[in-house]
Amino acid sequence: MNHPILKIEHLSHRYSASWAIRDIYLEISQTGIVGLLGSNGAGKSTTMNIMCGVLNQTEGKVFIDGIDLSKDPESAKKRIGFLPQTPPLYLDLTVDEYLRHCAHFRLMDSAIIPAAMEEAKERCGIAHFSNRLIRNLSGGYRQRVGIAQAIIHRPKLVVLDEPTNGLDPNQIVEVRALIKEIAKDRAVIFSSHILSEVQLLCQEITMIEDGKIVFADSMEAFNNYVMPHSAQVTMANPPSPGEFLTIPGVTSLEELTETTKRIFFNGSPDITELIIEAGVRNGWRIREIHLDKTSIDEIFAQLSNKKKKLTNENSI
Ligand SMILES: Nc1ncnc2c1ncn2[C@@H]1O[C@H](COP(=O)(O)OP(=O)(O)OP(=O)(O)O)[C@@H](O)[C@H]1O
Repeated sequence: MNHPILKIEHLSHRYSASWAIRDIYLEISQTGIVGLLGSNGAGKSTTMNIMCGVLNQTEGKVFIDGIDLSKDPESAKKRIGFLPQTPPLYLDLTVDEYLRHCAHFRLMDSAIIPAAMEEAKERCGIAHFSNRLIRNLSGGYRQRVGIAQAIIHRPKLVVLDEPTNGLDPNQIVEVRALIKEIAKDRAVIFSSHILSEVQLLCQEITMIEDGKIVFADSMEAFNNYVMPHSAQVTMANPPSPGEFLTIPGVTSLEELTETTKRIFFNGSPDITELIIEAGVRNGWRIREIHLDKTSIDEIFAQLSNKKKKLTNENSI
């Protein structure tokens, strides 16, 4: 029988008096990248630490490839690679010494360790630093070593907790490319508080806020949900309001100034093109079109309210 690579059911965790996460469900069945998006303190690290067996949950279940993590942690953990928020690096070891140590720690058969080390180093672009002390690597390369230790035992699931945090812009680009590369033949779940990063990398998105899931679906569904529904148009020769309503998809109009109008539309992706066409045809002399983007805070607020509404409706 084919089990999901990761299945989390009804997961809740309480640190002393307060709940950090409540009733989290998550399922990953295929290779590729899932993004766990949430602001600081939302509960991402808590969820990841539990799914990797580093923290024992207060309630709920975690299955890795069908294995109950709390019943058979040894077998389950062989199938997971984990890069915690603070990479567990030993700065006074060389890259090779460290990866060998990690391979033994993962209970790998000694005979296959040398080949596995070469493969992990190759994939992470650190083969030329085999004998360098980790202390003497840049932040970006240290992160690559952290990712190499997470894949050395060829796990089906790799969990990366904010892997681009604290890196400079070039290093961020490189680490993102590496995440894409390692997700070609395994499932990767990574956490981030940056929406654009999740949009760039992931096929699936799970959003967590105040310890609860507020959205979980494909990236495509999410992008449709947050697609702009209004735009500001500035023209030297604006038409009467009625003329705008003849553009397909435009539903209403707000007068901002004499020359700038906000138009509301039904989320059509080619709205800019339609406005420009109409403008050129009718001589509106368009100077600027600005799509109103929703900020991540607004999206979280909308989704949290929606979730609350749904919960209220369900409980009636
Ligand atoms: N060891 C702990 N003891 C008590 N409370 C904790 C502990 N670790 C986390 N928390 C609290 O649990 C909540 C969730 O924290 P968590 O670290 O999981 O969030 P996060 O989304 O990973 O945020 P960040 O990106 O800031 O790490 C927060 O309110 C945090 O203050």
